[in-house]
Amino acid sequence: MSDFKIAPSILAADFARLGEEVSDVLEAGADIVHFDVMDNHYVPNLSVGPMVAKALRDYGITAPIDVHLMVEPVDTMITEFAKAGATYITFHPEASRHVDRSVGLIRDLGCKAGLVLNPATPLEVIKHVLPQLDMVLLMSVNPGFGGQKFIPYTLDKLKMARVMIDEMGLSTRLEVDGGITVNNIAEAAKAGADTFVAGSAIFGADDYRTVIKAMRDQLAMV
Ligand SMILES: O=C(CO)[C@@H](O)[C@H](O)COP(=O)(O)O
Ligand SMILES: [Fe+2]
Repeated sequence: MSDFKIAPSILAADFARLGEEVSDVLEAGADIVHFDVMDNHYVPNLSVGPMVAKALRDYGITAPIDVHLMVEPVDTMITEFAKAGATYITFHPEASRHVDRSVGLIRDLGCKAGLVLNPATPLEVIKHVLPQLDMVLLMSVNPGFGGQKFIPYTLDKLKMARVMIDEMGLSTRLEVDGGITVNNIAEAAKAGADTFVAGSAIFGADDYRTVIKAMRDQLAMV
């Protein structure tokens, strides 16, 4: 049986009560906290920085924090998020002049490293560095906003990424991010994803436990 992980995106949480929201969603069965960082430069939106990740750690959140950097350049933020308690740090290859060096920096700081590919970015970009990655994150929407519609052609890309990871004999996690709901999570899993980011589908639901259970029920049928 696959080791599926559900990662609610804090972007859709109530920021006025973030500690409580994150704690509630973990208690409701989530595995990983997906922490979206936007700089109004790499993407046309602005969110939160390392001090908010640190505040979650200080609040008592011990679950893995999966920092999705949508910032350019990346290296300063990698250092700051590692200090703030990040578990995974992922970044977009377009946002670093020296991708291998930035990946190495994440690992040297004791975090797990990942690369994020936008829908139109070819998989070829990660090929050589794949053995150094703990996670590959495929965007199924264009980055910058929560609540967008899943782009169907990214399913084929997930399938290709799964083949690439398996053929190299790696245990790299394959995460999908954007527009994931109870209705399409199984399709993404069948295509090869094992880690599922969901923002609006989880935080927008009346009951977090019910929606996470519904997602797990879908995954159990894959
Ligand atoms: O990185 C991003 C958007 O840039 C995502 O993590 C979204 O925040 C996911 O939100 P939903 O599409 O699930 O609402
Ligand atoms: Fe994200």
